Amino acid sequence: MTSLPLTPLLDKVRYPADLRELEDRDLPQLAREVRDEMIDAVSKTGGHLGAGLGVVELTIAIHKVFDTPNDRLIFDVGHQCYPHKILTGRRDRIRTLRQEGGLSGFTKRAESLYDPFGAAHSSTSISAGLGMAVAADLSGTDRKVIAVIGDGAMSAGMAYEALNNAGALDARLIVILNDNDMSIAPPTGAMSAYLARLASGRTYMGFRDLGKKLTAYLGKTVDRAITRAVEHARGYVTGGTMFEEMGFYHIGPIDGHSFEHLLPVLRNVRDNGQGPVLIHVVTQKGKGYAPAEAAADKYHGVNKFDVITGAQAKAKPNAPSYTAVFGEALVQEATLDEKIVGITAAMPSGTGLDKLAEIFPKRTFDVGIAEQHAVTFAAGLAAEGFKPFCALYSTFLQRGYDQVVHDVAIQGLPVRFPIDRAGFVGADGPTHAGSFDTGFLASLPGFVVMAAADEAELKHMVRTAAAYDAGPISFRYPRGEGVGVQLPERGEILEIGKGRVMKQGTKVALLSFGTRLADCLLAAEDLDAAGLSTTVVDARFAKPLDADLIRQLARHHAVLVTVEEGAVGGFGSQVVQLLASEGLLDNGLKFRSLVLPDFWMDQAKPEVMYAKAGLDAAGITQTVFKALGQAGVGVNAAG
Ligand SMILES: Cc1ncc(C[n+]2csc(CCOP(=O)(O)OP(=O)(O)O)c2C)c(N)n1
Ligand SMILES: CC(=O)[C@@H](O)[C@H](O)COP(=O)(O)O
Ligand SMILES: [Mg+2]
Repeated sequence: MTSLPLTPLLDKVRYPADLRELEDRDLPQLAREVRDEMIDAVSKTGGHLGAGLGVVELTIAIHKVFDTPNDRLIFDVGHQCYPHKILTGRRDRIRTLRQEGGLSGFTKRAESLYDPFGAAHSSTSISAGLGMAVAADLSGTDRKVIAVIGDGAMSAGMAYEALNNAGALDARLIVILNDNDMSIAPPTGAMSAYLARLASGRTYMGFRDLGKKLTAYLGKTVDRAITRAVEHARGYVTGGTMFEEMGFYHIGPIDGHSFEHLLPVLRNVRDNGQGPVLIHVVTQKGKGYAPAEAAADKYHGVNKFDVITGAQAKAKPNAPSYTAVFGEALVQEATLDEKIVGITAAMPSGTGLDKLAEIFPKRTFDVGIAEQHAVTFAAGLAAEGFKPFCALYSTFLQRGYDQVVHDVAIQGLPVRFPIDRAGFVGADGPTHAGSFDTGFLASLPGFVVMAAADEAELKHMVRTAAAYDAGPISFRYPRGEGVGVQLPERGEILEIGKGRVMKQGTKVALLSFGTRLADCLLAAEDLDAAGLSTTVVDARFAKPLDADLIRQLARHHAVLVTVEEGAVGGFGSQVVQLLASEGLLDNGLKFRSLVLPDFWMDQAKPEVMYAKAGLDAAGITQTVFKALGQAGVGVNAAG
């Protein structure tokens, strides 16, 4: 058994009120103990490590200075909130982070009063904070609202929409820009370069001007400590910055690891001034843990690891991941077709597009956390005859939906959408589950919507998408490993709108869309063994449907079950629409549609989530037995 870190001071702090009892001089020790606690916890659970390590001092300083939870503290994305959880009554459960029944890996309203706003998708904090600041104003309270947003998150359009609005409303909102010069990958874009220039000091004001400016903003009561703090940090209140032009009072950059600098600035901002203020804080991702500080990704997201060496546990994979297969297949196609380009919204390694970037850097675009822009940027490329692969996670594509409709689909532009993380994603929970893409894409006229049943199918779909130029086309695939099928040398071009029969039976038809196919095949074994001869079909397409094949299934089977890892409104809904409109439900066919359940499923191991959703072999088999009014459990259904 490994021993827990020694944390005598932290042991006295359950809530921020306890922290506020400490002397300022105790805080560096508290920070060391919070770091040790967090490193130990994440070494056992895995999770987002680097971002939290970088905000330990900032989190402590905010709770020390502000009256949380009455004052509202919002973390953008929320992946950096582990120190906050440790300090806000959740330390006793910190080793359950991201586990089934445990703490969420993000801020979550249902979990704590100290999480006034839930997050996991980025760049929402300034908007939410502004809403809360205006609400405070309207309610006549003097509650403070603090939004902590990273430099990566600051690349999204929503952040600017909020800054723009806040400046105009002159609301009392405190934005803390946590600038660690990192997103998941190194940040890209002009804004990132601008922040780097600010942090390097080239636009700083002189000390005398600083004094004048602070007095002008904070009033005559301005604490001398604040001017000393920013001076010592080599940071000065900047003049004429973009943030000031937008109506914010801008302080910084200051050293986000120094309590001497953080506390006076926060106290002065708390007690003085009016209107929105932006404090630019410079931090280091992974701070205080050598392996994280040295890692290229600053240990953004890690598996369980050995605290001494930093070595992460890696189970030996049984098959390549879908992401890797996609990345390699895209490189293969791009090598043969120079019109192919790749687009990622700040997720080069997560989407596998880093492979394309290695070989074709000029044809690969990391646009930052900017999914809306990514989609319309791809549309522009497609309008000029290029073949853009706009590779997004299903959950993040949601943010670009109007762009998909208005800028791609209505104009019939051949943008290719590889959709990763389709379905359950395990530890990241409901905010990251890819639930809705089939529904929101298959309802769009002219869209081709595919799902890969295994990694070989994924290769076929990459090639099919590359070859298809008649309009938008998407293909979805899940997080994690493939099923271990033999991969073809190169993908084939699939016939649009044609499914494939995997196994022919006579009584029951299982019509699968995506990687639930493997469980359909297992369920079919059990059903066959129970005397229910079962057909299994891989639909491949939710749009256009293979209408002839579906008609055959409906006419020649007693039970037809659709199976997909997506919410209601997706593949099954397309199928039932076809059946209903052609009267194929009128003759006694028992039709059932298995989809994700109608609740937000918390994090757990994917197998557990499938079972809860009734989307594993057992759930499929049971659905058939129930439809036929029979009871029965098969071998594959037992688990
Ligand atoms: C809309 C959206 N797109 C992509 C992501 C994936 N993502 C999570 S954290 C992150 C990087 C955030 O960088 P930053 O805000 O600077 O925080 P840091 O990790 O550096 O502390 C990205 C791209 C997301 N959560 N939300
Ligand atoms: C916080 C966030 O949005 C990402 O870090 C996400 O957790 C990555 O997920 P994957 O591990 O599936 O790439
Ligand atoms: Mg960052």
